[in-house]
Amino acid sequence: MDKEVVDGVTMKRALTRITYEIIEQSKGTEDLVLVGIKTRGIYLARRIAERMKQLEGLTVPVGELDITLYRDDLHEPGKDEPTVNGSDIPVSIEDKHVILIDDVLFTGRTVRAAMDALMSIGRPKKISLAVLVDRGHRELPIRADFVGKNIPTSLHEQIKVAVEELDQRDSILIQKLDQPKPI
Ligand SMILES: O=P(O)(O)OC[C@H]1O[C@H](OP(=O)(O)OP(=O)(O)O)[C@H](O)[C@@H]1O
Ligand SMILES: O=c1cc[nH]c(=O)[nH]1
Repeated sequence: MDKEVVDGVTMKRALTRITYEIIEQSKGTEDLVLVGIKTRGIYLARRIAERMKQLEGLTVPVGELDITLYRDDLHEPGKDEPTVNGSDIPVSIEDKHVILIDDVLFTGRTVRAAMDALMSIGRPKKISLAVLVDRGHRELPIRADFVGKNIPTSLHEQIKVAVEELDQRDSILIQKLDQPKPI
């Protein structure tokens, strides 16, 4: 049974706040490139870009990274590592300020894979991270620069972000797991 912890209005407000924070903290936005991480990070990145346009008339390019969990049988069973399947970034990221955008930050392994992928494409002058939810339990020294909601969780829980584009509504839910999520 999923329990809603953040409703659609509050989620939209959090995205608007992140957008303002990005505008305020990015001295000059002409170098910005937003890169959403599949799946829902892509929709969040597009929304932040749209808000930038509405609020400040800014046009910021948006790219996508496709990262999925890959089970490497050489590793312990149940231990999945994120791997990059592809990217679609419509501009050069050389010397740009790239803001990675994802829905949930958990262990940090997805973000590490995303940073590796960006570095293999070019050399941004800076990489920042924006997430809608930071649920804790980091396994790597990674933190977000822009956070919509900090939601403390146990390993027996899963955060689910619903977005209108895919899920017909905006919402942040917590699902109880029978077993802690293998990470
Ligand atoms: O910090 P981490 O431990 O790497 O976890 C966070 C990642 O997990 C989720 O992706 P998921 O693999 O569930 O794919 P999805 O976004 O396509 O649902 C979420 O969207 C983040 O990308
Ligand atoms: O709780 C979690 C953990 C990883 N990814 C999610 O989307 N939710």
